[in-house]
Amino acid sequence: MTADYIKSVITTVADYPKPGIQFRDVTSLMQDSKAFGTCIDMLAEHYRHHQFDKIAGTEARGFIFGAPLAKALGCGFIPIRKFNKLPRPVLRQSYQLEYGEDVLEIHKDAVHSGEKILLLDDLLATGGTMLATIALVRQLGGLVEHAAFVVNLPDLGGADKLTEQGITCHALCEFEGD
Ligand SMILES: O=P(O)(O)OC[C@H]1O[C@H](OP(=O)(O)OP(=O)(O)O)[C@H](O)[C@@H]1O
Ligand SMILES: Nc1ncnc2[nH]cnc12
Repeated sequence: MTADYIKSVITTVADYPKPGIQFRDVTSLMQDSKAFGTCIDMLAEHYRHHQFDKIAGTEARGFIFGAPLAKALGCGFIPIRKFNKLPRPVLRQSYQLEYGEDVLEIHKDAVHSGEKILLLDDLLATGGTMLATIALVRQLGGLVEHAAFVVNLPDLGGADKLTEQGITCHALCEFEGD
């Protein structure tokens, strides 16, 4: 199975959630047992020779891809959640994205100083979500050098912003200029 197949099972929804946005909906990929499993296998293969202590996945779809990848790589999993969803003491970071703004939180005891953390989300657009996630993990002393995605939207510039932060990005497919 190739990146082209993964791309072909992602549905594009025009004007969602706001006029002018081409929403790349990965739920159609998740429904395809072959494509979903292959995404996890491809990501696991890519990071096979790396050593991570934990994967940090961002709510909501970062949980769906991040948890099975953590199992495959033998790592722990950290849920980075939206505002007021975590029950114990948190760090909080607000951020902008393609169609609005939001707040992310992490449990203060989720990362121990010096731990190597792989960041994971379904999609990279402006990079706002991932930059907020990086800020949270780094404030707790986590070492962050890699971020993985199923989809990158290069026109929105997120990958460039992550590169400026010293992050190497890996995405299984891209939607460009359409
Ligand atoms: O690179 P960015 O511009 O920050 O955009 C990427 C984020 O946008 C989507 O989530 P969304 O904020 O729609 O939240 P949801 O997962 O709760 O639906 C996607 O799952 C990423 O997390
Ligand atoms: N165009 C898009 N499609 C899906 N998720 C997104 N998050 C930010 N922009 C997005």
